[in-house]
Amino acid sequence: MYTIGKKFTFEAAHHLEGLPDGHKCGRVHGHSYVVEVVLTSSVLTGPGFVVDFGEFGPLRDYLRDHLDHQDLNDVLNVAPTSERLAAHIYEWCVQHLDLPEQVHVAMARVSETELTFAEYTPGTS
Ligand SMILES: Nc1nc2c(c(=O)[nH]1)N=C([C@H](O)[C@H](O)COP(=O)(O)OP(=O)(O)OP(=O)(O)O)CN2
Ligand SMILES: [Zn+2]
Repeated sequence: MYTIGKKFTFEAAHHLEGLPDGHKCGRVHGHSYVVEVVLTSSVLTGPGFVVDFGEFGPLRDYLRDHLDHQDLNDVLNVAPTSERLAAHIYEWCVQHLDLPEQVHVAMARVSETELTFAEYTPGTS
């Protein structure tokens, strides 16, 4: 199996509900988000690609146009935790990246800081 991935960054604000009183993440604050999406395929095409890295272009545009410098609480219809943002980006890729049949979106990872991350991978059941 071959694996490729691409990283993207965007800046956004959010706050999280349901935390204990005084939790710092209950207040509106911002992150320099890092997003990584991974594609897999058992075969290579063209010059030896899973797909051209350029096929990630629509995701770059989506992040720039819809998430960058936004309040994620206003943009997403779920609480903007790293986990839910990873799932949101995974589903967006499945629905919008124009990938060959043999290429699968394997994982989306979101980092709010250099020290943390959340990943979403599709369930197997
Ligand atoms: N499982 C998750 N836990 C937390 C999330 C999350 O998305 N998933 N998010 C937050 C907040 O967004 C917070 O802004 C980030 O928290 P944290 O990394 O703990 O903050 P710091 O970088 O300031 O880390 P310190 O170690 O406290 O300096 C919270 N938890
Ligand atoms: Zn946060």
